Amino acid sequence: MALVIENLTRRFGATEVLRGIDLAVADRELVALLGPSGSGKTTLLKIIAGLDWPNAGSLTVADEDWLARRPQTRETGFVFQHYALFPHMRVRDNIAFGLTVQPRPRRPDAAAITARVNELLQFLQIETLADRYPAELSGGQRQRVALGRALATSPRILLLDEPFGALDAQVRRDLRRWLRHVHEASGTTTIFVTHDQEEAFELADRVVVMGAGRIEQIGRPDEIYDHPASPFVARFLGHTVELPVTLQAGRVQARGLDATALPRRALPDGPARLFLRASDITPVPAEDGRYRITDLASTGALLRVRLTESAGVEMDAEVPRRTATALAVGQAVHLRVQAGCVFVDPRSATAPPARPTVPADAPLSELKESLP
Ligand SMILES: Nc1ncnc2c1ncn2[C@@H]1O[C@H](COP(=O)(O)OP(=O)(O)OP(=O)(O)O)[C@@H](O)[C@H]1O
Repeated sequence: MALVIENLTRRFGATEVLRGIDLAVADRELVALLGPSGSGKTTLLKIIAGLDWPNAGSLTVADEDWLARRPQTRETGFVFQHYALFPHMRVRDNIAFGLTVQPRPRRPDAAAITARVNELLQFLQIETLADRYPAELSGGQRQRVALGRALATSPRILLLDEPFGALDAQVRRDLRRWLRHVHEASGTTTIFVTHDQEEAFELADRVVVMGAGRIEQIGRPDEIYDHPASPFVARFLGHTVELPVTLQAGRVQARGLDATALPRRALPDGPARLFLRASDITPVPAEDGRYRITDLASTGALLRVRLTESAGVEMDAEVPRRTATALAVGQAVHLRVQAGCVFVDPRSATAPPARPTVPADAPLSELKESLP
């Protein structure tokens, strides 16, 4: 492992901003820290860089105690959202900066610095910008230069804090692809902070979802997308519809809901909550349908269907517009769900202890054994 964090905590006064973080990042891996504002992402990044210190816990890089190293010797490259390039220096001098200020024994000679800068300019596809000043660059170009500056000293770990946060959507998408390519070619172990789910999923080998100073889930993007580990992760990843349901023999049941497409869950019988994305719901016209269509709005490719339940609960479904010609305002429907995640209702936590669970993909015989 390139970097191992164990039980790291950080308090500011009485506020615990990091509450026991455990994280291992492999060599050459690109890991995204994803979470809402205030979840502790930047604090964690700063601790790795040596710009902040934990109250407890350990941080090692290649088995070496990294907290014992001074920030200047941590061999990290850092890019912030608003990374201030030196305005009076040309691009090539900005990139060279980290090398020129190295202590004399480690500092390369002038020719080696020029060669390294030229190599980076070419590698990052910014040769044509070499003699410009920062004021003559676009935001996206500035962040490419900032990355060049961070990479100049060949850091062991690259730390990026919302580096594309201030840029518009198209530039962000272009830079994401570029960064993925740069990462694959350079192989630098990289930790990337973002609160943008799409950015994290498109870029990262693994995503670390943070909430209120804790790691809620670590996994490959698809794993996290398909199997959120907690209601927090489900909500954060856009499961905006929450329905009270009943679990029986691993099946999700609720009036007006056809959930037979969902796999059986190895969860105890009783109340639970079903978390759905709008795109997981298909309204199916039915005379005795429990939901009524109260609005239809086209977003181009999709039709957004506003649904109201008899008890007043409202939700949106999204269906491909071309397949939804039979839907009309006022129609009664029931809901067919294609995907979703289920968590035992926390309000039932005071109920008798849950029976042992078995893996969700366990054979039926095993599942039955776990049920009464
Ligand atoms: N120096 C400090 N003194 C006091 N509180 C701080 C300090 N630095 C950070 N905090 C608090 O710690 C919490 C976590 O902040 P942090 O910047 O790590 O979160 P974040 O997940 O990176 O958020 P964002 O996405 O908004 O940057 C916040 O509530 C913040 O107010």
